[in-house]
Amino acid sequence: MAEIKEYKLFINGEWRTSTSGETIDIVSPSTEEIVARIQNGTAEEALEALEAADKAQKEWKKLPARTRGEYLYKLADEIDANADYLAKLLVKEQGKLLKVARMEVAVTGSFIRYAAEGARRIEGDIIPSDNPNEQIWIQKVPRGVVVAITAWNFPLALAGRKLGPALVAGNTIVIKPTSETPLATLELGNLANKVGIPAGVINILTGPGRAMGNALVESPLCKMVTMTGSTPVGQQIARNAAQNLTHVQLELGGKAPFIVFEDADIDDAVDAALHSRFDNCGQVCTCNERMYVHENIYDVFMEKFITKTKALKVGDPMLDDIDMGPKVNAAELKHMEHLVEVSLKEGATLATGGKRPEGAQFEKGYWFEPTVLTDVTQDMTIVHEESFGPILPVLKFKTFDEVIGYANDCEYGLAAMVFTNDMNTIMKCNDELEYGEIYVNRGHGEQHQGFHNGYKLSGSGGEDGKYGFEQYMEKKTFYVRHKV
Ligand SMILES: NC(=O)C1=CN([C@@H]2O[C@H](COP(=O)(O)OP(=O)(O)OC[C@H]3O[C@@H](n4cnc5c(N)ncnc54)[C@H](OP(=O)(O)O)[C@@H]3O)[C@@H](O)[C@H]2O)C=CC1
Ligand SMILES: O=C(O)[C@@H](O)[C@@H]1OC[C@H](O)[C@H]1O
Repeated sequence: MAEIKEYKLFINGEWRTSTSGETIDIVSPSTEEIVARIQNGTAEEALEALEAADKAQKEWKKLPARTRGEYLYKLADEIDANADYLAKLLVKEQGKLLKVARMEVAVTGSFIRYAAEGARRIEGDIIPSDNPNEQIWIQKVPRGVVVAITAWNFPLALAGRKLGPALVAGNTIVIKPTSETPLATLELGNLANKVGIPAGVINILTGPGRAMGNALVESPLCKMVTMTGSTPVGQQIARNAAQNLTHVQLELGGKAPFIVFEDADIDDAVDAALHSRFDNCGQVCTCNERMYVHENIYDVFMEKFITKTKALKVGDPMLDDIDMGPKVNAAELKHMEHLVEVSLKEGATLATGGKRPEGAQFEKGYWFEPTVLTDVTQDMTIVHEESFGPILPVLKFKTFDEVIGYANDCEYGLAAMVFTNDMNTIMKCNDELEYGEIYVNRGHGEQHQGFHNGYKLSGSGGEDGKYGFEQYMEKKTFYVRHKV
């Protein structure tokens, strides 16, 4: 039995055992073995963390932004220096492929460095007044204490994506990682201390989202909530934050359409569709959740696509020749089985996959085969309910208007992917698709300098880039009149 590491709460630069006396087991999705234990923190400890962050913020905001940035560059360097350990921890807690975990660790440092680069780009305005001898100054100022709540699919990257801009802007932060995959995020506490980030600037709490999350979000000390996760929880957070009119930034669920027009480069589209669905076991918010293929190329496209799907290797995420690991937990696996069952009942055909893989190595763990459903109609559950897993429904279409109608027939509006070589079609898609992030002739995958922004029930506020950074600051306007 591997060693079970006990993690604590990270409050005001110190590791603390919760007064609750309760712990939560962290289970490996590959083996179902307990790999660590975390604290089941209390509402009182949430308040202590907020108070520590509030106290620290008074001094943190006085530092030049560039100095704050220098601390973050050092933190990013420490993340890189511990990449192997952090990556293996991500595999242990989330079941993602080691090669993907290594990318996640690299992306975490990259998110933080990108934010630090913004330290000398915090710009305000000086505007002439209508009044004589008067100027209008608009200054960007930090909000105060930021509460960051993260999901389990890229837990470390999501933490870096939020703490970077929050701290550069002069805020302090209380991070509440998901109880599913908190370990790599908790390690940031050690690295923060190592690089000398002042106590209280970064705090990391664990405990069930409802109890701990509510306590953090409902406090008047919390001046902003940035959350990545499901739409229902995001809506609950927005309701809880409303009592103090706290600024909320939400990155939520998605149901990305992947549209292959008749003139698409078929081989490119097949590869993009495959990776955009099955990478990270389909657990990416911008994943190809439903695919629409023009009827004239459907047979050729699907023959190639199914062949490549069947060739995907499911297995131990630590091995380099594996294409897909397990789902993160038993509930998610059950959700996969439920979606397949419902789809078949509603008339879909199982083209491949649809169940736990066979073999002794799959008896333990939350394994599910790469699954493709055909003979799917727009009214089916699988076309509208996010799977967030390796299940892909495929539909045919005839006309542009038909497929745009299908694509927009959705309560989500995060990402969409489009394959065509016709510029007119591209421009019409950009005009008519109701999505915050559209990928043309490539699969999903944001960049830091872009803007990760969900429409409809996919979120509010958006993050990344200059528009995401702006969310972490308030504006203060001065009307300055001088004597003649
Ligand atoms: N738009 C995007 O960028 C992304 C969106 N997602 C979406 O997230 C979902 C999967 O992630 P998952 O972690 O299961 O999402 P959840 O919504 O279940 O949880 C997200 C976070 O919210 C916390 N939480 C739960 N209830 C509350 C509450 N009442 N108040 C405050 N915090 C709370 C959870 O803590 P705990 O786990 O401890 O309960 C967790 O840290 C999918 O729907 C996916 O689409 C995922 C990644 C990226
Ligand atoms: O949140 C997601 O699922 C994506 O935004 C994912 O998170 C961090 C990675 O950089 C993104 O691909």
